[in-house]
Amino acid sequence: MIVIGLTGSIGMGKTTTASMFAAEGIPVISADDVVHDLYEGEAAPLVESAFPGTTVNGRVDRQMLGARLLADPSGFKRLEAIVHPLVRAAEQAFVEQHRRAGAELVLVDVPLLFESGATGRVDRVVVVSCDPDIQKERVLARPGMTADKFEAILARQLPDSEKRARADHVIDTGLGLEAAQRQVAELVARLRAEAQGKDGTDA
Ligand SMILES: CC(C)(COP(=O)(O)OP(=O)(O)OC[C@H]1O[C@@H](n2cnc3c(N)ncnc32)[C@H](O)[C@@H]1O)[C@@H](O)C(=O)NCCC(=O)NCCS
Ligand SMILES: Nc1ncnc2c1ncn2[C@@H]1O[C@H](COP(=O)(O)OP(=O)(O)OP(=O)(O)O)[C@@H](O)[C@H]1O
Repeated sequence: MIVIGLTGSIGMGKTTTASMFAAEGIPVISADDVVHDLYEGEAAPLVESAFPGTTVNGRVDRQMLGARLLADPSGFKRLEAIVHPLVRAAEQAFVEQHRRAGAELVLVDVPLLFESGATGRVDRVVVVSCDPDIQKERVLARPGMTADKFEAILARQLPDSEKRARADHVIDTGLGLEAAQRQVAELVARLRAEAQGKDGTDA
């Protein structure tokens, strides 16, 4: 089985591209979704004790937590120390479940794949990328997003140029949905063939 790690800076198109892999029949797990689920339960008491007042009825209020981090970005480190081990455990369980089920390919969508040292847990790194002006336009179009927030998040991420340089494959999301879909389909076909060869050799 080949474990694909999908990453890219904010607004580059991870979620959209991950769903294209899912549409090709590949099991997909998203670290952002795992975080959001954890905030609905398991992680809420831990976040409340580290960032008092950021949970409501036992759930993390992401807007409040985001505002707290914008005011004091040093908090990211503490938050990541709480969240990342839980995300890693969920991701590993997902990968093992599909390995046992005989999947050829699985995809983990991790925004901080490089930054959190997660590249060692995947076999291939796929980076989504586009022109920075398109990225900025996409992100600023989101409700509640400001230029300050965007800059604060970007500052915590490895620059796009470095991500591209370290990628095994780059998907250009600046050419429209159909073009991205074609790139995904081609890559999936190649990796499937490789996974079949690899499993054959392993057996
Ligand atoms: C700051 C929070 C509360 C904002 O929540 P919100 O719903 O507004 O954003 P969401 O979670 O959907 O993230 C949107 C994007 O922001 C970027 N981002 C999120 N967390 C981080 C981080 N710690 N460092 C850098 N970029 C980040 C990613 O590109 C992500 O895709 C939330 O992102 C969070 O709790 N982050 C810490 C956990 C984390 O590191 N998540 C990344 C995946 S493991
Ligand atoms: N190939 C594409 N062609 C056109 N638009 C795209 C493409 N990929 C993504 N987009 C658009 O870009 C925006 C951001 O995409 P998406 O939410 O997938 O990014 P993301 O990397 O997951 O963002 P974040 O880091 O905030 O989680 C969305 O409005 C989406 O529709």
